[in-house]
Amino acid sequence: MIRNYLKAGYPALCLLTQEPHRAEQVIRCEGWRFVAWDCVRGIRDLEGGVVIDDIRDPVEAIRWLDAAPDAILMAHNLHLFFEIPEVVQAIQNGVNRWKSIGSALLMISPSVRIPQELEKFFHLIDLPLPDTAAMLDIQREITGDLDIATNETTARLARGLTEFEAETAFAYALVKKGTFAPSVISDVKGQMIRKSGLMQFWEPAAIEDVGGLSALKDFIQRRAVAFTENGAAFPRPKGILLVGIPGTGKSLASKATASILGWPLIRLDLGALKNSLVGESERRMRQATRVIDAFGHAVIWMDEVEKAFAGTRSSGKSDGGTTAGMFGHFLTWMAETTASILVMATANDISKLPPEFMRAGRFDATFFVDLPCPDERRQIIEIMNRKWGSDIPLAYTDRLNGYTGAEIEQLAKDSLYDGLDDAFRNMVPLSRSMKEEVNGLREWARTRARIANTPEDRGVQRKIRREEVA
Ligand SMILES: Nc1ncnc2c1ncn2[C@@H]1O[C@H](COP(=O)(O)OP(=O)(O)OP(=O)(O)O)[C@@H](O)[C@H]1O
Repeated sequence: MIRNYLKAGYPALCLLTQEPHRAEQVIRCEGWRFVAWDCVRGIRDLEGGVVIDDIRDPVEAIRWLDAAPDAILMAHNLHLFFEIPEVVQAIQNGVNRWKSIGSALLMISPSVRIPQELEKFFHLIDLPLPDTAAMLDIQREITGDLDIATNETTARLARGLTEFEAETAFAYALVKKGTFAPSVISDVKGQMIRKSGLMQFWEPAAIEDVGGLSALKDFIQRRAVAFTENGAAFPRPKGILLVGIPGTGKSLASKATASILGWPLIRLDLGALKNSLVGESERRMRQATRVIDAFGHAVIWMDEVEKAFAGTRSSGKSDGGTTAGMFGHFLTWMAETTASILVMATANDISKLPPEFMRAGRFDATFFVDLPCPDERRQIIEIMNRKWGSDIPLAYTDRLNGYTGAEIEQLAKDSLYDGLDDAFRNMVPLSRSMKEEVNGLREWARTRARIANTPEDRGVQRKIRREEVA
């Protein structure tokens, strides 16, 4: 992968990775001399690992490259020296020279922290995590001469782990089970995802627990073909944006999408990302997308995206680059990833979403999740009675016009304490308490979004709602 960049003559590259040792092993390619520098060992030849120049000073190391044709200097942790003006200057002075002699500076860094003065010279590349074949190699290395078979299922399952994490997980599986048991790897992966602080495995919702929303369900079911063996001719769906008032089942539908596709569900916690420092949030977002890529397939669920992405410049509330960086990376990744992913993003307030997010082609569809129609309310009542053991009669379908799924659920719960009549009397639905907002959102959706709800009775439903909400 690095070869194309070197052939194209990029003189300064930044390889983002948490695995500097693996980077040294996998990044080499024919046609260049690869050397590595760090501030403790100086400059080493990667063939044989001998120190060829005892240069510890970063400025001297950078200048070493000026006189080294066809050399790639892999500089470890150079970003830690960017506070020194001479380091920045040496790179600025060197880039044209390196380009002319076919050399390049290849920074190995866990984070994107390039000073403004150098931004335009550096090109960022992610070091992909080990693939299935590499995972099998790791298994072979661990077993050595022992008579233990490698396990391809486990190797595939381990994708998303770094080499170090995979080694540890495989060794742990051997100690615990005597084989490369897939269950151990699943546990380790779950922990790893949680440890990242950004993502969590989430239990997919059963499709039977989602009342109505059949237009959305159909849409997803029809697109699922693109992810099958016969799906090569179809453009791969990338994501669906669900907009609507709170409690209408946007999150629930996102969770059920994982059941429809039979994929793991990963929740990406954008709030946790936002609190990071400038540069740090982009690094963590890159790390998250790299792990997702390595999973191969997953539904990525992101709640209330408008809150998370409301700091980009175009939203008028810039936070100095924190959000813009992670947002930009996320959108690029979404467009370019070759993994089978479907992003399910939910939003209550679309006016806060940056326009880049909404532009055509970004999401395969924007769905408006409206208040449930009579048929949907009937289904939701049945679901809630089953779930909570309540006894809301189906005759309540009409009385619950204007109530969201979440409100019908609350009614089911309250009725167990207060009796159905009292519980109903005490409940004020959002469509009444926030009438203007609900109407505004509907107005917005009329021309800009598809309707996620079950189409049955829509004419009637619209009429009733206008009367009630107007
Ligand atoms: N269509 C539905 N079918 C079944 N249950 C529903 C439906 N809509 C809402 N619910 C119930 O209400 C709960 C809350 O809904 P959910 O969190 O999915 O709404 P939301 O639209 O994502 O709300 P928010 O915008 O506040 O995140 C669900 O967990 C579910 O129990």
